[in-house]
Amino acid sequence: MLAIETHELVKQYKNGVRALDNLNLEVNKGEIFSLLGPNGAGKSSLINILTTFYKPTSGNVTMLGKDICKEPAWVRTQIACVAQHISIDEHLSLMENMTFQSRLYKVEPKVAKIRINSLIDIFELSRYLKYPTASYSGGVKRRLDIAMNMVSIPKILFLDEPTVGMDVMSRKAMWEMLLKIRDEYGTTIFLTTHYLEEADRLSDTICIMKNGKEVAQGTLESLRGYIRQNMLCIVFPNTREAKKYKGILENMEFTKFAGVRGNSVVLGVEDSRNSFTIVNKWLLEHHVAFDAIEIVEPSLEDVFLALTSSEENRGGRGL
Ligand SMILES: Nc1ncnc2c1ncn2[C@@H]1O[C@H](COP(=O)(O)OP(=O)(O)OP(=O)(O)O)[C@@H](O)[C@H]1O
Repeated sequence: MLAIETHELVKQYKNGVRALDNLNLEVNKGEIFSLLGPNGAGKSSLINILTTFYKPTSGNVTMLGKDICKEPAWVRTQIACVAQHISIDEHLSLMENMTFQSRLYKVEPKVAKIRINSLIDIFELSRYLKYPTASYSGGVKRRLDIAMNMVSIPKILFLDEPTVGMDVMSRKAMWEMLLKIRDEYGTTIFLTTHYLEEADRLSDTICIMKNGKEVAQGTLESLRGYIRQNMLCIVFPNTREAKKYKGILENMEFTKFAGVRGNSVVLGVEDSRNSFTIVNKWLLEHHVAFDAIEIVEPSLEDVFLALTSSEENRGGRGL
């Protein structure tokens, strides 16, 4: 059974903005589903509908087999949502926060105790038990927030940018914790992120949105198929040089899209072998210092760029 299914979902605000425009998506039970999209794509509008804060203008949403507009109260008993704004009570200790949450959801005290200990373990929180919650770093507060929301063992956990503002180590630790939540509790995790590496590392399914529509949905492997050819990667001595030559390479006849990644310029091209020869010749003729040129497999970032950077590419057309 699907965890979430939307059919021709529309959200039009009173000011006329159509934030969701006939959106169709399917989230499988027990998977990590990542929603990607540029600012204004409609991600928050969608989460607000799925968590029953907003009503859709038209279309259907089925969650765990039920229509969320007909049974919003039931839906709320099956889900938990961790917003970007941290919701722990800093006047309470870690244990008090967890226990309070378990009482709110009427979890039987003996069951709650076992769950809380297991969550403290998964989220590696035991070493913080003796410190006041107000003294925790942002990353630890976020971990506690998610652990608290797991006390009711929701069937679906919504996470709005779960690692925003975290350092690299904390972000990687959070990824491990979310994978454990999926594997040990079978929880469906629906998250939004702007970090493509996060979606790449965590997701069973990725959906890329633009202008309120899904432009691609599937596994990372299947999304790579949206760019039906390999790409060119030209490595320069530094980022400044890469940025300088991106503009020129971007305007070459065969280039469909271009991006700078570190010291490199990555080009989506019509025919990677032919373009390789032309770009290599051009760089040599113009005495451009570059370290390497190679044909590479598209990454999630390349797919994202290709699908969201230009109007013509909407809906995968023109790729
Ligand atoms: N309450 C609202 N009233 C009117 N327009 C809104 C409202 N909320 C969002 N919008 C508009 O709807 C569109 C989609 O916004 P939304 O916040 O859903 O996108 P998003 O993908 O979450 O963006 P971001 O990544 O910046 O958070 C935007 O044009 C936004 O200005």
